[in-house]
Amino acid sequence: MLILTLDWASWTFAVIATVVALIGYLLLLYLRDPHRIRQYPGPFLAKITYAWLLGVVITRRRSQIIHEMHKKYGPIIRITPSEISFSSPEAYYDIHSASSKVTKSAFYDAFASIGLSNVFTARSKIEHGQKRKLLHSLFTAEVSRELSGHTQTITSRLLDEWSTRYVSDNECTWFDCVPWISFLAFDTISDFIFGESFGMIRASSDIVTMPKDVRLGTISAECTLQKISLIKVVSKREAYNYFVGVLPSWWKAVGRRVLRSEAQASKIFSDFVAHRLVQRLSQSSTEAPHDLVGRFLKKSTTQNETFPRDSLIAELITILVAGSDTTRNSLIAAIYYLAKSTNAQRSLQNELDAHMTSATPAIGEIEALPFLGACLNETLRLYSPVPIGLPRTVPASGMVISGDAFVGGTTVGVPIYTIHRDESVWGPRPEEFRPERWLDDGRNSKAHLHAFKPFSEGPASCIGKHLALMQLRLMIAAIFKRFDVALEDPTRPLRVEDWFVRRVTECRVGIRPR
Ligand code: HEM
Repeated sequence: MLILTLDWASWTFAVIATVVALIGYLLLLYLRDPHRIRQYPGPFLAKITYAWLLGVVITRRRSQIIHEMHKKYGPIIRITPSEISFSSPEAYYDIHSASSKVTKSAFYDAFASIGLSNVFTARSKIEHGQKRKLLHSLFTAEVSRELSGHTQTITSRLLDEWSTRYVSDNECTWFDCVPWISFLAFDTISDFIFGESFGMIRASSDIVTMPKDVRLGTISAECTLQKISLIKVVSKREAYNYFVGVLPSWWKAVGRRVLRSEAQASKIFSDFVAHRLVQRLSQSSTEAPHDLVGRFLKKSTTQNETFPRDSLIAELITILVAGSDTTRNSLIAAIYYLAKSTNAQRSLQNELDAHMTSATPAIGEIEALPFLGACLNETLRLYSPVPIGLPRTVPASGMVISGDAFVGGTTVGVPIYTIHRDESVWGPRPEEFRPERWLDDGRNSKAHLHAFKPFSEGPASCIGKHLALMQLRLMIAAIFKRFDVALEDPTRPLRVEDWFVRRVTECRVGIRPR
């Protein structure tokens, strides 16, 4: 009632008073400096409010902007009132090495699915270690090698589809390879997890069917079905998690309310995974299972361990996203860089021709090829699929990073995008795609590896690294052995959006059989 009766002058006064009080509160926080990081430079807004980083996230250019900030302000900068960003490989080591006592920050809470933590979101070192131990044997280099035949088959299916649709005797047919590589990545991860691809390449679509009402896997035969665009759902879920993750804790509830449609996507995706797991569990086979679910159950039975189904769903949700978003964007980036650099493409093809006995690569033929390895490393360096400073919390006892002491509770991170462009390591033109930098008679290789962290490092580094490297090697070799690839417009930069995983939005190419 009072609000309705206020006149114009009173309104103006109320607004000004609120703004002044807010600024005063922010300045007070800045001066109180509970994390004792006031001396570090950075944009002024970032020192007093989380809004600066939020604004940066909204531009979808976070990696580039933070990289520019490091160039402007130096190697240690403040990006929120409680978060410090470092740009040196030494800081990366201090934060992520096995002996470091940091824990994952509250950012990761947003990624928990169905209210349960998983290996990616577990913040306590003990809980994370337990989850990691449970999954470890399912992601070894040997397992990845054993599964390489499945990646081969699914990749060949994609290339057959491309041959039928886009190879003609006349003009080059330009097409956007982003949806196709996405189908490839999702079919491959589905085969890896559930023993069967989603069938996206065959259907040339990401539309999948699932029950409308899934209560964590308890579905009835007569339930109503719905069709969803899985890739859209996953993208929305990722946007939601990332955005809510960046918000300070007292704003997360507001973020969840504002991003309702994204939150709904997150729920649909969890239901979809639960449904697929139920379908998978209903199949019995006498053969040794090749998929993650089968191998996991076999391991649990052998070791007489029980694992709640909901916890398994929580792990699968993360693995499905972590194992598809990263590889698909890395592969699209590799296609783009190699299509743009015709010399690199030619050198790669010469190497493949000399070592491959058929059009379909076998992992044993290609896994040690130096130029292929160099192209893959250079792609992971330049593209940096997971680009941000992975946020970690300094333990209560405090710690020293890059020679400076930080108090408990401070959030710290080293942007992978930035260390992958450190001129003192990579030379004067780090933005150039130059696979040769990995071959230069090992001169810089130690320094390079010190500053090369696409899969992160330490106890929470990527569990899927071997799998991803196997898949990417096979996929790149298969594509470039079979086709010459060109860009429709070589002058156009790769279109990328920054989320937790950098996302390519378009990459138009043409192919010609070799
Ligand atoms: C090019 C491909 C990939 C890249 C660049 C990549 C990168 C990363 C990075 C940087 C992290 C650390 C994230 C953090 O600390 O916040 C990570 C963690 C993780 N990745 Fe990957 N990844 C890739 C592929 C995969 C694949 C294929 C899988 C599984 C099928 C996978 C599963 C995971 C999981 C489960 C974690 C969490 C590990 C933990 O916290 O212990 N990733 N990945």
